[in-house]
Amino acid sequence: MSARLSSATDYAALLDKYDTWMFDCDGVLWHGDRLIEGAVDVLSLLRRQKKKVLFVTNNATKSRKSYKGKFDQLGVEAHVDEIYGSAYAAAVYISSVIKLPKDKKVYVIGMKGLEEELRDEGVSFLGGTDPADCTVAPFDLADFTPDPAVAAVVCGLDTAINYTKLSKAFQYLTLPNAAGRCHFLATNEDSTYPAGAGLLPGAGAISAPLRYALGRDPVSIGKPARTMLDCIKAKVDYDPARTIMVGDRLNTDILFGQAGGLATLLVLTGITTEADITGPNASNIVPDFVTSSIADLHLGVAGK
Ligand SMILES: O=C(O)[C@H](O)[C@H](O)COP(=O)(O)O
Ligand SMILES: [Mg+2]
Repeated sequence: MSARLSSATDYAALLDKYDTWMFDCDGVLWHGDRLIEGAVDVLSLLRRQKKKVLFVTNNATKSRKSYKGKFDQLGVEAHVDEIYGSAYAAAVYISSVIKLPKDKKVYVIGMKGLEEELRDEGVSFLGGTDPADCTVAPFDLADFTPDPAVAAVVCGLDTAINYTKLSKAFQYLTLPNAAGRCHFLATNEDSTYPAGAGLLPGAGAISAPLRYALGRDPVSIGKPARTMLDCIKAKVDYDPARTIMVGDRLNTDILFGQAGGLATLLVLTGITTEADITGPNASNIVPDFVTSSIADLHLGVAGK
């Protein structure tokens, strides 16, 4: 049963109990480029209280560096080593977990941020934002010459998705491949994306056509998978017993926190609604704490 936070004492106790605060981004800090009211004040409060603040997002459209640019533009203090995105986790997974040989390449369905992280990790890739792939022209298989070096396909949120990208990825994932089957990777599988003015199809909806056509699931790297936490552990010392994951989506953020042995705080400013956690159709994923918005944490100062 979740503890529904309400009093200043509740929030003060949370502020006292946890030293490291991991924040999901979309639906917790902002919707698109619109900050959630009170979010900045709470982040400043946590920093004044010498808390460790980390940002852990499944949004693979931006690299850690370009997220730093977004934080700066929004006037939110953040440092690159505090930012962990699924594009970064995917690049680390390809370079350090599957150890893709340097002479091999990745076919990318995704955007600039994913390409930047792959480049920073020394992973060769094609596709992505290449104008030749960003086309609505019909795809002619007879004209397609697959690059024999491709040994993995990675699929992230791609707002310029099209039939050419899906067809090339499908070809790479079904061609006989000298090094065994081509890896099928997803940066994350969120079904929807909480954009500024409402919901849009998420990264999971971008890889879904391939899953259906192939009858094969990708290895998903973002939350709730451990890979993201392993990337954080490699860079940040934190005590799981005194760490809390704050998120808006039960099957990514809350599961991620639970898998990592962290406390979990669900906020209702993003994907999850009251009906998802109470009543007859409530989810079986139960966060430790629930509150309306991270802005509520400010009440904790009064409660001290
Ligand atoms: O579709 C997606 O990729 C996700 O919905 C989105 O980017 C989630 O980002 P997060 O809530 O993990 O910051
Ligand atoms: Mg979110």
